[in-house]
Amino acid sequence: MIEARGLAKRYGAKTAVDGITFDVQPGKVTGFLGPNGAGKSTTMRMILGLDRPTAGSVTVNGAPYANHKAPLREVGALLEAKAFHPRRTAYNHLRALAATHSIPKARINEVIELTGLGPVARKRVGGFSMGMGQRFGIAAALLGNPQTLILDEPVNGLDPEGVQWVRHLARGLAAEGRTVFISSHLMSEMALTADHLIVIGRGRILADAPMDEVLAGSSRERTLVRTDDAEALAAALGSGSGPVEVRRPAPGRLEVLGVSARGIAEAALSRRILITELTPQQASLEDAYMDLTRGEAEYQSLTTDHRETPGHP
Ligand SMILES: Nc1ncnc2c1ncn2[C@@H]1O[C@H](COP(=O)(O)OP(=O)(O)OP(=O)(O)O)[C@@H](O)[C@H]1O
Repeated sequence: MIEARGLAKRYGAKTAVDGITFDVQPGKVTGFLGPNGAGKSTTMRMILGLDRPTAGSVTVNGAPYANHKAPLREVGALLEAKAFHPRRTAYNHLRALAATHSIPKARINEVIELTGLGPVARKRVGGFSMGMGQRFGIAAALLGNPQTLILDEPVNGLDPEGVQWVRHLARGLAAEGRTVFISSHLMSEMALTADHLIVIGRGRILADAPMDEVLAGSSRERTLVRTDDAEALAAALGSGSGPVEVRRPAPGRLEVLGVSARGIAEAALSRRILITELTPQQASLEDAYMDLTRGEAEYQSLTTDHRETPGHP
């Protein structure tokens, strides 16, 4: 269990984390999402005692990280910035880590087996591919058989088999009653892995809810429309009441949010506008995330409303 209360971090004039309060519950995979620069890594670093909060507090399994006598047995972490000696072998690294916590040698072999590192365990980590490096980082995180796992972008650089492996691993650890806290930018993967989501933007919490609720929150229906008169249809829909949004991904095409397909057809019929395609879209985590974080990104591209639509060249 991770408990953050009014947790804040400022770097000079920059507020990276702005007084956030949340719990990460055991027995679940909790996804930690947010645009670049939202404060995810800073939050994870504070949980692990690597950054000192400017205000507030955070505990893991009931105590601040630094107060745990054997922290590797409490919390296992994979962080983006790794500090491994490149000339040491994976096995020797794990052995050195294990020695600091009186972890038996048998456990080293267990985590090597579990993470599929067997063939490279005696090789220097400096020569590892990105995927092997991730597997090695996860092996180190699991070494102390900790109750809580914190994984910052664990699927970064992994091939599809590796991505699936991390998903099964995370779900298996949660099923054993452990606390699993994972950050990722891969929405489709997060949708399959997490039970609960915490979404932050500019250092503040935008959502803290079960996956189902976050998906339901994006219940604004989304429909792709092709028409000979996009201009007129957009104007007709825009004049309706409610949270309607009409995007213009390409000439002759509209992406309509907040109106049913029938509502769009009726609006078109009443104005004698020809529709050549009307395709309702399934709510995805990516849609829900985009809705939640719109305007929250620190670095925004100018083309966010021009997303490619599969099957529509
Ligand atoms: N050591 C530092 N000194 C100054 N500013 C920092 C420092 N570390 C982070 N920041 C700033 O704090 C903000 C939050 O950064 P953080 O790395 O926590 O975001 P993030 O959500 O992990 O982003 P990403 O998805 O890009 O990894 C950013 O604006 C970043 O530039």
